[in-house]
Amino acid sequence: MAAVNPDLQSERDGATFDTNKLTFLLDGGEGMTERRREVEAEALADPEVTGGPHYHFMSRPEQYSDAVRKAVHYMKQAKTGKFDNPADAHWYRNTLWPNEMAPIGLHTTMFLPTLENNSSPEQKEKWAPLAKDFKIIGTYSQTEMGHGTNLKALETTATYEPELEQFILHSPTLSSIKWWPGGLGKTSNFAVVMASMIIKGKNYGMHPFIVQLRSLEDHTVITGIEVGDIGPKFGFNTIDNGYLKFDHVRIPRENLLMKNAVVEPDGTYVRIAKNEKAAYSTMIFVRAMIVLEVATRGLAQACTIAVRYSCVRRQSELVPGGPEPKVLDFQTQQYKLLPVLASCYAYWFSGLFIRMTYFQINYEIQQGNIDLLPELHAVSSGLKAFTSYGSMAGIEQCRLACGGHGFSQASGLPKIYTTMTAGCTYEGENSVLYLQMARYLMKSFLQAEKGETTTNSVAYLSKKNLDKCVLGATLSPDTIIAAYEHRAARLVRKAGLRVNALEAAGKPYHEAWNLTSVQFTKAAEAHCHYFVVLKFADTLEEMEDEAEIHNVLLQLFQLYACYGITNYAADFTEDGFMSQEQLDMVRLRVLDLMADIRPNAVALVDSFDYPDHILGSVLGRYDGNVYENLYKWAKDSPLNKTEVHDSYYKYLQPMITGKSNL
Ligand SMILES: CC(C)(COP(=O)(O)OP(=O)(O)OC[C@H]1O[C@@H](n2cnc3c(N)ncnc32)[C@H](O)[C@@H]1OP(=O)(O)O)[C@@H](O)C(=O)NCCC(=O)NCCSC(=O)CCCC(=O)O
Ligand SMILES: Cc1cc2nc3c(=O)[nH]c(=O)nc-3n(C[C@H](O)[C@H](O)[C@H](O)COP(=O)(O)OP(=O)(O)OC[C@H]3O[C@@H](n4cnc5c(N)ncnc54)[C@H](O)[C@@H]3O)c2cc1C
Repeated sequence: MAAVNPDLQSERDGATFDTNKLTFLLDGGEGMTERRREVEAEALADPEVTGGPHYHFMSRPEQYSDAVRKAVHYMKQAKTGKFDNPADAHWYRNTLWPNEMAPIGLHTTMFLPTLENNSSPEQKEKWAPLAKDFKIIGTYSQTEMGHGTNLKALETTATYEPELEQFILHSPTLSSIKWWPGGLGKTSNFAVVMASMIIKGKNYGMHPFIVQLRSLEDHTVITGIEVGDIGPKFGFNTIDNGYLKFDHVRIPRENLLMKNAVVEPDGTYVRIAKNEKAAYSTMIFVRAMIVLEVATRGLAQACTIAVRYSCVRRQSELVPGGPEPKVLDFQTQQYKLLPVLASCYAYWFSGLFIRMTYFQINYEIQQGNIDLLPELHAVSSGLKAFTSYGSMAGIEQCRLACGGHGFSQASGLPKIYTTMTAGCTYEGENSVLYLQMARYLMKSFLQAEKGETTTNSVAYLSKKNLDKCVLGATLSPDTIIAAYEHRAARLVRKAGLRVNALEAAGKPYHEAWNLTSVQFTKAAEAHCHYFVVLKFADTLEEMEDEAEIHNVLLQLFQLYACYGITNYAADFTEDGFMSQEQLDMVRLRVLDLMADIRPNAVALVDSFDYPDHILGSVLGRYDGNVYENLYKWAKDSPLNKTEVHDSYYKYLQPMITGKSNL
């Protein structure tokens, strides 16, 4: 291994804490880190994982094809049972497809979970083993060309025919063609299809059906079905997001997944689930996972690249006539990167929280207790929107902080960005999800107005909030939380009162809601911001005595919170809650905190513990040997395969010399 660039080494030597110990905290314990490293090391030693063609030098069809090669490698390994622990499988996939979408990604993240959570026991026994053993490969096919958000408007129909005990799947219009599902175009041979169920002329709404799309013998498409790839996208090159059209395709009655609703042979509809949104359960699961696995990890990788590079890159002068400093020593560079790094840690702890909460509440739901479902839906929707948006903006900030080289694919940043930013749209477009959270906030506001106690994430709405901010220079977590509580409570209340006032002035509720939805979106964002601050503070409080790590995390917590206050200063000050003096103090504390954190910046990104293979970045290499590897990267570019490119003979030569050699 090449020697580490002394400019990075000196950063590591100067850190005030043990990066390994922080990694343990982020992974959820030393044992988890060890296991993750074992899985990654095994994958990294396997030429099938690391030895394929260079991602950036392939065409899109080649990228897809190579991803399928890797999928087969993955499935063969999975069949041996070595990934029976879902965490192992997850780490292995992240190494196999670094910031790439696996063509079988939806199979594991949505198809199988839907089969497991939406099937009757008999159906689960039939389908889940087939899917687990990859005897069938499936996707989750819900969105249509005309509708992704409004699920009640899905047009694909599943009409029941009692005589033959069959459903007839049909795409009645152009806009009803299924559009977007990952792995649908070319890879999958099965799908869970969400369709409006019609029995004796009555529409019972969206239900899940398991449908075979392609032959298990030769992959030819089943009669009556048309399926294909939707073409190149902003990113997601390795996955075949697809379209799917049905022409009166018959499937047996038993292919309706019947955990939540049963259709009896004579067509009698029996609803079992207590909540009519039970069919939406897989979306909650994926939203809860996006927070840590998509938003936070994408941002952590971008921070790793930009912070390391900013300690290797030297430019300009800091001391007149002095040597060129590391660019991270410029205060403006710190201002670009360190608040983003702080937000990454903040999201990380919220991500761990919502993942754990999902499993706890889902367990309750599976036992029939659905009391906490609205809370889970609201929090997972809000956090998905808040963290994916913040991460998207943060990754772009990291790219800008890398100057010109940030624009090259060699930085790894465009690939991280395009993969992550899709998370702002899929699994519920972010504004739409904020409005779902807002609905919950409105209900909670009304409860609080009636003097009822609100609980869980909205407990603060029925508390008496402070009128004046007590934040002082020590920036104690309690005073910070109180400030964020006040801001969220005030914005929720203001929006809620406006809805009430518009209604009182004669507007119907839906109109009052639409006229308040910008305010409510900001209130939902403020609520999520509060929640993320709170979870960061909880993590600090629960930490066992690791003083050095506690110190640096406290600084990050304070930076995250203070930066948020300066960015949304009006929200904290306009009602007189926070004084101008306090705001000025917070602004200066941001600068001080950046200076405090600066010596640990590299150690803080090293703690994310990403192998170079996953980062896929010349700029963010662990050894910091950027320039020699940038040069090598350029030399490997396919355009440099020949001294004179073909296009010269085709186009330039005739123009320049007046003759052609072709
Ligand atoms: C926007 C809504 C929520 C609206 O739904 P609706 O039925 O029209 O709702 P409504 O009648 O207005 O009623 C709202 C009510 O339904 C509740 N609700 C909504 N969603 C859920 C849920 N998941 N669990 C539990 N409850 C839920 C809400 O809380 C409301 O309750 P309330 O009436 O206030 O008591 C819904 O249509 C929706 O979720 N749209 C987004 C669609 C989406 O997320 N699609 C994902 C497709 S798969 C994908 O993108 C995979 C990508 C993965 C990858 O590539 O890796
Ligand atoms: C990369 C990628 C992968 C995907 N994978 C899958 C998959 O595997 N399976 C699948 O089924 N789907 C998949 N999708 C589809 C995805 O879930 C939808 O695109 C997403 O839910 C957004 O819906 P839409 O496209 O209808 O957006 P639209 O709803 O058309 O959004 C357009 C604009 O309208 C606004 N808007 C819409 N409704 C409202 C409202 N009620 N209030 C206020 N504003 C509103 C939105 O905020 C947005 O600004 C994928 C999409 C992408 C981009």
